[in-house]
Parts: sequence; structure tokens; C-alpha cells
Amino acid sequence: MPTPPSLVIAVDGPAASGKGTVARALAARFGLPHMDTGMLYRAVALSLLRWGGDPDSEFAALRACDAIGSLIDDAELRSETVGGVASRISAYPAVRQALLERQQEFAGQPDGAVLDGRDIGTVIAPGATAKLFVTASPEVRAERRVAELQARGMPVHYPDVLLDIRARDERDSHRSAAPLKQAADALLLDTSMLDREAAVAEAIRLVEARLAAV
Ligand SMILES: Nc1ncnc2c1ncn2[C@@H]1O[C@H](COP(=O)(O)OP(=O)(O)O)[C@@H](O)[C@H]1O
Ligand SMILES: Nc1ccn([C@@H]2O[C@H](COP(=O)(O)OP(=O)(O)O)[C@@H](O)[C@H]2O)c(=O)n1
Repeated sequence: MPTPPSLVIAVDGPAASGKGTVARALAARFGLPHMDTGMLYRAVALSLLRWGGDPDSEFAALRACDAIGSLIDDAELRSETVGGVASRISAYPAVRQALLERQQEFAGQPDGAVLDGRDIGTVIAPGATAKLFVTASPEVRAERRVAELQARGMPVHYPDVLLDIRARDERDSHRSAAPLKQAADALLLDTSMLDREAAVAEAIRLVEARLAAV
């Protein structure tokens, strides 16, 4: 099937829903660059934690945005502590604004791009060719996150991770700046009952169906 000259795919969804897995597979399938935008917010959180800044201060969080360049490959970015602080500082409009241009530039590359996050289809790339909203039940997501962190050698406890996922859902969905929500034109992909392979196959099918319709 011929693909349009610029193909922008927006993948949004809650923590550990599988959006990164789906986004990476879509990028490989369509030969596009991929950006995990959550890593930007995690890098701001890690920068703030290392420097000892106060996560309750929007000003401190904004200052932390200046020092994320060297942190983008840091192993600690994936930790739940960093994820929790990322969820808090990502509610600040000044932080979102500081990270906006970099994401929109990435989305504006000539051939297109795949971006995953919370607000790609709603704020970063509202004109994206295809939008997916990837979700799964909180229990399934907590199990996946536990397995992921254990595989990385990080000590974790299922009840704590489930609580953390629920708290993050609550914060991400109810903040006033770019809350997590399904864009009106996004296609829903619930991966609760799908393994990785089935989720990826369904994502490709949904995007191809969307491309056939444009
Ligand atoms: N459909 C799936 N079934 C089982 N495990 C999955 C599935 N999709 C992703 N995973 C695993 O769950 C964890 C979180 O997935 P990831 O794609 O990083 O989610 P997100 O980007 O939404 O946080 C990873 O370890 C990933 O390999
Ligand atoms: N586009 C984005 C991406 C992440 N985030 C925030 O950054 C935090 C970490 O994002 P992430 O995508 O790495 O988190 P996981 O879904 O991998 O747990 C999220 O809880 C969001 O609050 C955001 O606000 N907007």
C-alpha cells in the first residue's frame, strides 16, 4: 500500500499500556524515526532529583529542563521513583512548554515520525495522519511494569506498583495542562488480552486501515 509523503503516527496511553512497544514496532514497519516523549519528562525528573531541586516548585522543575541532554541514556530513567516525579513535574505548564518545540520539530521531519506519550494526538501533533490510544487494565499494566523492572534488576513489589500506576493515572488524567485523554479521532487499542505480538499486529492493522481511508 502506498504511504503518504509525510506519515505522522501519534501513540498515547497510560503508564505501561504497551504504547512504547507498539510505537517502536510501527516505526520499524513504516521506516520512520521514533521518539519516546516520556523519556524527556523522566530526564527532567532525574535532573531535578540529582540536583536536589524541589518537585513541588514549578520554577525548580523548569530550571531542571536545561540540563537533560546528558541524561537521555541514563539507566535510572526507567525507575518508578523517576516515573513518579516525572508525572508530578509534567503537570507544570512551563515544563510542558519547554519540551514542546523539540517534540514538534521531531514530528515535523520530512518523512514523518512516530511519537508516543500522553498528549501527542491532542497537543503535539493534532494533525497526525493516524492516532492510536493504547490502554490496558491497571492490574495488567502493574504486572507488566513489575516484570520489566525485575528484568532490569530493580527491586519491586506488585501492590506498590499498582498503587503507583493508579496514582499516576489519576494525576495524568486530571491535570489542567494537556491531560491524558483519547483524542476524538484516535483509534482505541486495548492490549489487556493481547500479547506483544498480537498488540503490534493489531496496531499495524489499525494504522493501515486508517491510511487506506485517507
Ligand atoms: N501486549 C503486551 N503483553 C505483554 N507485555 C507487554 C505488552 N506490551 C508491552 N509489554 C511489556 O510491558 C512493559 C511496558 O511496555 P511499554 O511498551 O514500555 O509500555 P509504555 O510505553 O506504555 O510504558 C514492557 O516490559 C513491555 O515489554
Ligand atoms: N507526552 C508525555 C509523556 C509523558 N508524560 C509524563 O511523564 C511521565 C512518564 O512518562 P512515561 O511515558 O515514561 O511513563 P510510562 O508510561 O512508561 O510509565 C508520565 O506519567 C506523564 O505524566 C507527559 O505528561 N506527556
